[in-house]
Amino acid sequence: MRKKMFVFPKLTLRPEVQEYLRNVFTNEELVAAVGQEEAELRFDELLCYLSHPPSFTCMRASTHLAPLDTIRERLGDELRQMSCCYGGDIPIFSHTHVPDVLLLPVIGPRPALPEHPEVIVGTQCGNAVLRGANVFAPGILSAPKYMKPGDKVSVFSDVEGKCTRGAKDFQGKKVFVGNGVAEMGRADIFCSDKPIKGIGIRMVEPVYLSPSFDNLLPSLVFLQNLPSVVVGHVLGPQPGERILDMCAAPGGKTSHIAALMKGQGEVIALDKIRGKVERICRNAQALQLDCIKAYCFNSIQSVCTEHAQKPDDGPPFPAESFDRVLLDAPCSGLGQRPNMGCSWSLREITSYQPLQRKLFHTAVRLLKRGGVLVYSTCTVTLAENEEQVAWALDTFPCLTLRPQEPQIGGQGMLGAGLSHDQLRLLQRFSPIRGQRGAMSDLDPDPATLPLTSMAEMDPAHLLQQANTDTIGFFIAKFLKS
Ligand SMILES: C[S@@+](CC[C@H](N)C(=O)[O-])C[C@H]1O[C@@H](n2cnc3c(N)ncnc32)[C@H](O)[C@@H]1O
Repeated sequence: MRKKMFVFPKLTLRPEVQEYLRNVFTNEELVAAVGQEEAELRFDELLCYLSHPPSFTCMRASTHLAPLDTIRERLGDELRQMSCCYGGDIPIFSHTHVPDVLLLPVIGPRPALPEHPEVIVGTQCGNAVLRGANVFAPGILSAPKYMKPGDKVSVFSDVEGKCTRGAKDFQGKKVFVGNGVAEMGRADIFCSDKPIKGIGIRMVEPVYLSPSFDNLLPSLVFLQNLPSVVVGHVLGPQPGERILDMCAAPGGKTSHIAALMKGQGEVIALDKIRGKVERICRNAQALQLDCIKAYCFNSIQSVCTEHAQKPDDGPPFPAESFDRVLLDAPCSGLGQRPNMGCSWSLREITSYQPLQRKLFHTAVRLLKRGGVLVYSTCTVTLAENEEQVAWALDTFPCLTLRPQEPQIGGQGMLGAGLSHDQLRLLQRFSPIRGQRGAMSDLDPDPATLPLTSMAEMDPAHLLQQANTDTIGFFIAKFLKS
């Protein structure tokens, strides 16, 4: 029996952010319940988990287009063609509580060693490599002086964002993410007049092995973290309803909502960034969902004033005109994995609470009485999660918390003055011990097991791992009376 292996340093934060978060995770209410030492341990462990990828890759299957088993078979066929580097068929698991999810194990950490000249990539690019991607040329910051196509290279992630583009070597803090083969030369990457695109390094020996999902069955599977898929089900959209997704790009949850409605009804997707709205439209098209209407609009201003003239059926909208509203809020994103370094200041990290509250006000106004509002974030702070729930219940007497289905994550975290009954109605995904159903130290970690033994493992056990070793995420569901 093995413990989760941590091979990367834990998530690096600015000292003031680290201190802020430590205080959040050792708050008085929590310490009174679990003790100072346990609270400190959990916080430390959280920072370790955050710098490593989750043990499963989650895909949402387009069950509005084909049965799950058919999609699973098609995916299996595609993966078999890539499986030479896996040393066996990659098992694909379904999820007993989420009917449109397929899970693939991430294999690692593997004993790869940096034996070749170094290529340095940006943090985002390094994170993508750890989730199965190849290195796309724009992500390359530094390459060996005479690098040419076909050269073997060792890829490192610039975790503190200090490497300058075009550097010939780099002495700053870097983390090895795997070995690969260059598909472009140094000059193609750094001396081109045109914007560069395409694969710069093809990964052949990544530290964490996961298939590259680039263009893999684009209408049948959508790469989406498990908690994000859970959000769509918790919202519970019904065919024929009118639903608002206030912060929608790139449209992962929008398209899920439309799929659950079987294309019947109306899903309005708003995002304030035009280029991102185009991505919502592209995703809707790829997934063959035509009940989605996407608009570039600031959601804070998306309620009509009484006499406002409306040119079409787009925003702003009359009050109480939606059956359900999803507020998947812009947030500090500290639950994202893997994440080895975050250079944000404390001011940036704490800037989201007021913005989320403004969006929340609009969400409540636009929701019909009897309608459902789901609030979610991909971060781990109290300020953006449980504190927002406490504030919302105080500010809007018409709102009550409702149970969530499915309930896969742990309950809400202590520290915002919510009662135990209220905390039980929340869903906090957090890969730390002490969360309900979280991994015990004695459980084998699927990521370190060979594929053959994984296929033979108890499915319930694997499911438990998949449910707990996720990104950090938070969901609250309200009913408006
Ligand atoms: C967490 S992401 C949404 C992810 C999306 N729900 C999905 O599942 O694919 C938050 C989004 O909110 C958008 N956003 C931030 N402030 C906004 C505002 N005032 N109005 C509309 N969109 C906003 C951002 O551009 C960003 O795309």
